[in-house]
Amino acid sequence: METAIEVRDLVVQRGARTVLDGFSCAIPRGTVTGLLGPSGSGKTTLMRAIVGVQIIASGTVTVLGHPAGSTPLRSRIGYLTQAPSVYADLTVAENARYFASLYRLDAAAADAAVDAVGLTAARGQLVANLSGGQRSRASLACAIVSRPEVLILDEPTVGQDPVLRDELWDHFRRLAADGTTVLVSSHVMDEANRCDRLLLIRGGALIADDTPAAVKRAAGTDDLDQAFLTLIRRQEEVATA
Ligand SMILES: Nc1ncnc2c1ncn2[C@@H]1O[C@H](COP(=O)(O)OP(=O)(O)OP(=O)(O)O)[C@@H](O)[C@H]1O
Repeated sequence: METAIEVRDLVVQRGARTVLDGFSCAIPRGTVTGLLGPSGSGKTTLMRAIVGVQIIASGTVTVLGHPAGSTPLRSRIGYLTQAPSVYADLTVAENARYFASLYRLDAAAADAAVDAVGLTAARGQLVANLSGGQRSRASLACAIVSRPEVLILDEPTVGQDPVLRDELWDHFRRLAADGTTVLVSSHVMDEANRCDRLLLIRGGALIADDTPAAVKRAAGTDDLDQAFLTLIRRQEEVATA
């Protein structure tokens, strides 16, 4: 399978901390890859490096054959941050249309993105008046409006109810089926089960890089929550041995 994102020996320092210390992974094109790990383990930092907005100390990050952050990637990569990145004084539709216009796309493309994130009924509402979950979906609409080939989503389903979460995941799966490479961070294990592959990261190191089934098999359990705990404890034992 073709590689969309390749990270080699990545070292990132933030403040006095080495957050990623020689991190490597390869993410296949047209898949949904879940990025999982405890809070503070380096997930957002890795995503920022892939998008090209993180200063790196050493190593390489290559996206669709180009160095991360380079000009040819600008319209080919979408990024949803944890903080909503929409204009509060514009409506949902106006935000989506503004982002569409940056890519010379028309209103129909913007409206399709709004529909895809389940905000059709709220399209005329000011973002300032939306709930937290709706605001996050408005940001997601803006991230997907240009139909990027690589989509980096930092906890896109936080604050969403189970029905909406399910619909968003259906949408991610459809995007991947159409060839989009989706990297999504999450703390929710039933979401992890819907990924093609999982990257488990802890303390800036890669603990597992495999399919959900193989991760469970390696840990000797059918439960992904339990599998991650087992793999994390194994890593702790190795580290303290
Ligand atoms: N701007 C910053 N300056 C200094 N250190 C930072 C900065 N941002 C993050 N860090 C540190 O980098 C480490 C990794 O943070 P990161 O945000 O990548 O973790 P994460 O796995 O995404 O966490 P979460 O699941 O809570 O979002 C943490 O120890 C954090 O304190």
